[in-house]
Amino acid sequence: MTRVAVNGVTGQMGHAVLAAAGDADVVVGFATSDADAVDGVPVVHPADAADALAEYDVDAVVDFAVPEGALTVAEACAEAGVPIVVGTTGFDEDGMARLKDVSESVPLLKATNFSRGIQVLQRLVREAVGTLDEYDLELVETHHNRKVDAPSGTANTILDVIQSERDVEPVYGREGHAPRDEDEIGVFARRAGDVRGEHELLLAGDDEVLSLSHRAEDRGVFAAGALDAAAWLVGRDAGWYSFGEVVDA
Ligand SMILES: NC(=O)C1=CN([C@@H]2O[C@H](COP(=O)(O)OP(=O)(O)OC[C@H]3O[C@@H](n4cnc5c(N)ncnc54)[C@H](OP(=O)(O)O)[C@@H]3O)[C@@H](O)[C@H]2O)C=CC1
Ligand SMILES: O=C(O)C1=N[C@H](C(=O)O)C[C@H](O)C1
Repeated sequence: MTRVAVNGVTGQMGHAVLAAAGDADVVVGFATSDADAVDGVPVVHPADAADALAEYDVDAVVDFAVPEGALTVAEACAEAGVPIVVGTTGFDEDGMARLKDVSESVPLLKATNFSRGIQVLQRLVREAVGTLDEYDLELVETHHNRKVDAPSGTANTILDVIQSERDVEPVYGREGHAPRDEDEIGVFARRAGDVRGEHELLLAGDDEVLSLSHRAEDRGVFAAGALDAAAWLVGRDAGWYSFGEVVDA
């Protein structure tokens, strides 16, 4: 059994991780609000995370929070020598550099999407964009109306994959007189209802259209992937790991 701490335990993903974990797997949670416990799991302020990681004998942290909170807890993991799985999205350059520093001290696995389907989608995207190298590309993502970062972390990761194959310039939404440039990729973020997460890449030639898409139907898919990643990460050397390594294991 992996003794897990959940950062962002009071949030949507925090609840999904609690639901996906076995009864005794989650031993403590972190959040800034006043909650003493969530589903019987004690809640500690992120500022006290390093002490709590030792007190609750935590094997690995699973994080789904906000960038500043993720960084506080990741740095506590570095101090306490505990591996961390980072699911939070929306880090800026400085935040990414701080995560890299953490990975010098402890194993850190970061993914913008813990569904196995998205891992496969990324591989298909690389193949399709490399092969259909003249086709126009357009990327669309849809998420629930509470999501704060845009485009989604997953859309940014898909964009990174595309840009490793082709020199395209993202155009975020279009308005007014906006003729399409040959080397651009339109990127669109929709926010509505409780959509768990949809991503679609359109590749269009003059006479055909290929659409590669993925839809998450329940947050449990992300929670299960992150818990698998946590179990996989325990006992590894310090360093930066990816979810693809877990999927391929
Ligand atoms: N990689 C993946 O597969 C997935 C990633 N995500 C990402 O996970 C993140 C969380 O998503 P979601 O659960 O929907 O968001 P919510 O807004 O529902 O939850 C955010 C959580 O973060 C907590 N929080 C706020 N400030 C801090 C802080 N300083 N330190 C620690 N915790 C803090 C909040 O609790 P409180 O206010 O009590 O502190 C809350 O529990 C987002 O970045 C989202 O994009 C989501 C789904 C899948
Ligand atoms: O906030 C969400 O909900 C999600 N966020 C991740 C992202 O930004 O890509 C992953 C998933 O799509 C759900």
